[in-house]
Amino acid sequence: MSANPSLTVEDGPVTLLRLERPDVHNALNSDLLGELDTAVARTAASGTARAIVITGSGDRAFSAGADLGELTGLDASEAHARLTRGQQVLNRIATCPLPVIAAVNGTALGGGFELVLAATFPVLAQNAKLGLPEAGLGLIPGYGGTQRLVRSVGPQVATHAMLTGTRLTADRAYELGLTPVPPVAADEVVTTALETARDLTTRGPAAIQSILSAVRSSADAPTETGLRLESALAALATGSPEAAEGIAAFREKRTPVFGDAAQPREET
Ligand SMILES: CCCCCCCCCCCCC/C=C/C(=O)SCCNC(=O)CCNC(=O)[C@H](O)C(C)(C)COP(=O)(O)OP(=O)(O)OC[C@H]1O[C@@H](n2cnc3c(N)ncnc32)[C@H](O)[C@@H]1OP(=O)(O)O
Repeated sequence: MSANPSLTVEDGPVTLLRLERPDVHNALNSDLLGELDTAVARTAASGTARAIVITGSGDRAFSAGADLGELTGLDASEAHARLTRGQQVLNRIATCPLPVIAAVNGTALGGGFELVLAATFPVLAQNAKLGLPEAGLGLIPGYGGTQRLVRSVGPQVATHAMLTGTRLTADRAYELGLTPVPPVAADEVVTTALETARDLTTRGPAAIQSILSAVRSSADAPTETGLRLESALAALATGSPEAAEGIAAFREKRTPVFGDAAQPREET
């Protein structure tokens, strides 16, 4: 871990990860992405954490995207290697067996918006602005934005956003279905995200993991394939001790007590 961490981690059943580069609007440099990768991997494998919240430090930006200082002087092969590494970090978030909620405390541009798109879902501060301005820099989104934004809002809106660099307001993002909850006051975004995450920890951990897995597989697989995976996972859940406890608790009119977080299965 570097002497001056770019990421702080507050461990717990809901683990809070905070991007700590406020002087540059939490721009994502190699160190920060590496620390984020390590923290998500460790938390997912902890067996005790049940959800992750990611937010930015400061009250202006969630993240201003890739650190532009790292983009100069790269030859194509070095850029490709780094891009691939950056994509791998966001893919770890996108395939995490735990729910990952982005508490978007302000501007999320470029790789910062791509980080939001890699999360399970975001909670947006009212002042949040989301955009992919790369084309204006002669770049293109390189951390999954061309794929994930299209799947979230459809090709027309996504393409327009990437070609024009439009900054979506939080209300517009909510209209587009980029967030399941209405935007909240900036000073409530982390609290709201933590409360939402804590609610998820009261639900069956294996069931949560199976839902995440089934939904993610639906993004690329034919419906028939997704339905087969769903029925297999649903059958597993139905016969699980978790379901036995959940149904028993319902019948006995008490709060279910689910075991430790499900051990993450290796994503196939
Ligand atoms: C393990 C993986 C390693 C990967 C290594 C990377 C190599 C390959 C990467 C390829 C990545 C492809 C995918 C992603 C691409 C991108 O994300 S490109 C960047 C997109 N983002 C932007 O264009 C936003 C740029 N910033 C702004 O528009 C504005 O700063 C702002 C966010 C709207 C805020 O404006 P304002 O309040 O006026 O503040 P500023 O004065 O502009 O900024 C304050 C200081 O912060 C610095 N800064 C801001 N953004 C960045 C940034 N993205 N990178 C680096 N530094 C940034 C800004 O320069 C100011 O610094 P000082 O002048 O020194 O104060």
